[in-house]
Amino acid sequence: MTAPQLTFAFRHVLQSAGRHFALDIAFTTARQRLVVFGPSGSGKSQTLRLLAGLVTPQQGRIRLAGRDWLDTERGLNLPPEQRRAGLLFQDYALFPHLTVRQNIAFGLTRGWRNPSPEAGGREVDDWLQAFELDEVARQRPADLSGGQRQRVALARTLAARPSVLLLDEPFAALDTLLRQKMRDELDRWQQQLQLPMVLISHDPEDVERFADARLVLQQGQVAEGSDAS
Ligand SMILES: Nc1ncnc2c1ncn2[C@@H]1O[C@H](COP(=O)(O)OP(=O)(O)OP(=O)(O)O)[C@@H](O)[C@H]1O
Repeated sequence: MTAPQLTFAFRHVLQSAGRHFALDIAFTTARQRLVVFGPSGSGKSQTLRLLAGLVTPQQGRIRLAGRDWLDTERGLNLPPEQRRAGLLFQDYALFPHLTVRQNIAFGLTRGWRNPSPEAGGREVDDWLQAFELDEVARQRPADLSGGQRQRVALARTLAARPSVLLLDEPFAALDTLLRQKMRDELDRWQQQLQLPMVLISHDPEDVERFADARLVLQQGQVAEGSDAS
C-alpha cells in the first residue's frame, strides 16, 4: 500500500474584534490532488495558510510526502521556506515593479531582492517559452492581460521547484474560456512534475477536474471527506 501523500489535523481558533472562528479539521489522503471545497467563510483559505506555515495552529499535525512539517505535541514546526510550498492566490501577488522575466526569476532564485533584467538565463527562457510569455518578457504586470498575469504567476510558482502546490481559487479572476485553458495548463504541469496539490475552490468544475480527493468544509469542520484511492 502506498503511504498517504497528505495527512493533517488542526485545531485553531481565530479571534479578532470580539468574533471568533474555530477550525477543527482532520483529513488524510493517499492521492496527489486534493480539492478543498465549501461555502464562503467555511475556513478554506485558513486551512491553506496553516498548510503553508503562514499560520501556526494551537494544535496540529501535518505530514506530506513522507515528511513531517508540523507536530505541535513534539514542538516541530517547519518554517514556510523549509516546507517549500508553491503558493498561488487569486490575485497572483506579482511584483508590480518587476518585469515578467524578473518575476519568474524571483521564483527561481529565491532570496534575490532584485533580479537583474536578464536574470535567470536559460531556465527562465524555458519557462517563458513553456507559458508563451516570450513576447511579454519585458513588460510589467500592469501591462498584461488577466490570462498572461495568471501564466506568469503559475510559471513563477513552478520555477521555484516547490515540494507541493497550494492554490487558492487560482482561476477565479479569469473568464470561462481562459479558466478552461489554465485548468489544462495546471493539469499538464502537475502531472509532468508529479507535484502534490491542494486546490481551494468554490467552483464545481474544479472539483470535477482535479478532485482525486475531496474535502468539503462547513463552518470550520469537515462536512465530507472522500478519497478516491
Ligand atoms: N484573524 C481572524 N480573526 C477572526 N476570524 C477570522 C480571522 N481571519 C479569518 N477569520 C474568519 O475565519 C472564517 C474562515 O475564513 P476563510 O478565509 O478561511 O474562509 P474561506 O472558506 O476561504 O472563504 P472564501 O471562500 O470567502 O474565501 C471566516 O468566517 C473569517 O471571517
